[in-house]
Amino acid sequence: MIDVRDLTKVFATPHGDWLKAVDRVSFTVAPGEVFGLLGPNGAGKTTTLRMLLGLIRPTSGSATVAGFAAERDPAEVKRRVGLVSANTGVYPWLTARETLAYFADLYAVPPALARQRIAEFADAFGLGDFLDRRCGVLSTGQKQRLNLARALIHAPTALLLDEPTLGLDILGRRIVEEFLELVQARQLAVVLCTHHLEEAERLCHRFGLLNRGRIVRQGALEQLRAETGLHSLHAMFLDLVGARRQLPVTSLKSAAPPAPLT
Ligand SMILES: Nc1ncnc2c1ncn2[C@@H]1O[C@H](COP(=O)(O)OP(=O)(O)OP(=O)(O)O)[C@@H](O)[C@H]1O
Repeated sequence: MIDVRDLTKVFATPHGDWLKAVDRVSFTVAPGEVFGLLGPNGAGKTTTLRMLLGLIRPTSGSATVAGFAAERDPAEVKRRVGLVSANTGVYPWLTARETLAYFADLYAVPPALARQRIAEFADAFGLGDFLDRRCGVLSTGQKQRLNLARALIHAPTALLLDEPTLGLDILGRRIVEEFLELVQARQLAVVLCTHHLEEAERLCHRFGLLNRGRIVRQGALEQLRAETGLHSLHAMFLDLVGARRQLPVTSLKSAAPPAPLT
């Protein structure tokens, strides 16, 4: 169970003023539930996840995982949380198998149990073809499969997914979808941050729509549809940020045409 209450983070800016990156955000995620934390760039999604993991301290409010507060018991929280992010790196000189064994060891998983889980994940995530190849030579999709398996190596009860499908082709995205089915069957509480809104509609049970650090709408898709009168998350999003042009038309029109090639 994930429980976030009035979570707030204020950063000092280089100009000497303050930025409220996360502003009294509250939500809960039950075991087996996928909660979509969605918002435009800079809305505060990653900052929320970092506070949930105990990587940065909240200015106020609380975030707990399985009853452990991220601020007070960060080690207990990390033991119970798996993280997959778009920019999770790999150690290029370790093989996929060594990577999983290394992270199992970091989480103090007994070696025999780690070997058992690696064999299980090799099967579940189709790692068999490249389990003994160095990570440096793996494709983006293969690295992501490895990172998905890595996130489960310590049998967490909660998962934080920050843009897990960024840069993946349709097959890679399908693997992430299957991964989510698997973790739901295992009753993990999942927070998913993604800019792929159609994907979010398919995969999440409930949503928090975040803008400028605040959750402006929260609920299941049907509930959000009823509240907004809009059918898709895409339309709700445009409504949320104000569907104005993002680039000034005049500057585009007045730009000089490129010089002809001679
Ligand atoms: N360490 C920091 N110091 C100062 N400002 C920060 C820091 N981390 C994040 N911010 C600011 O907080 C705001 C929220 O950032 P955050 O990364 O949480 O957004 P996001 O919703 O994850 O965006 P994106 O979708 O682009 O990844 C942004 O304005 C960002 O510049």
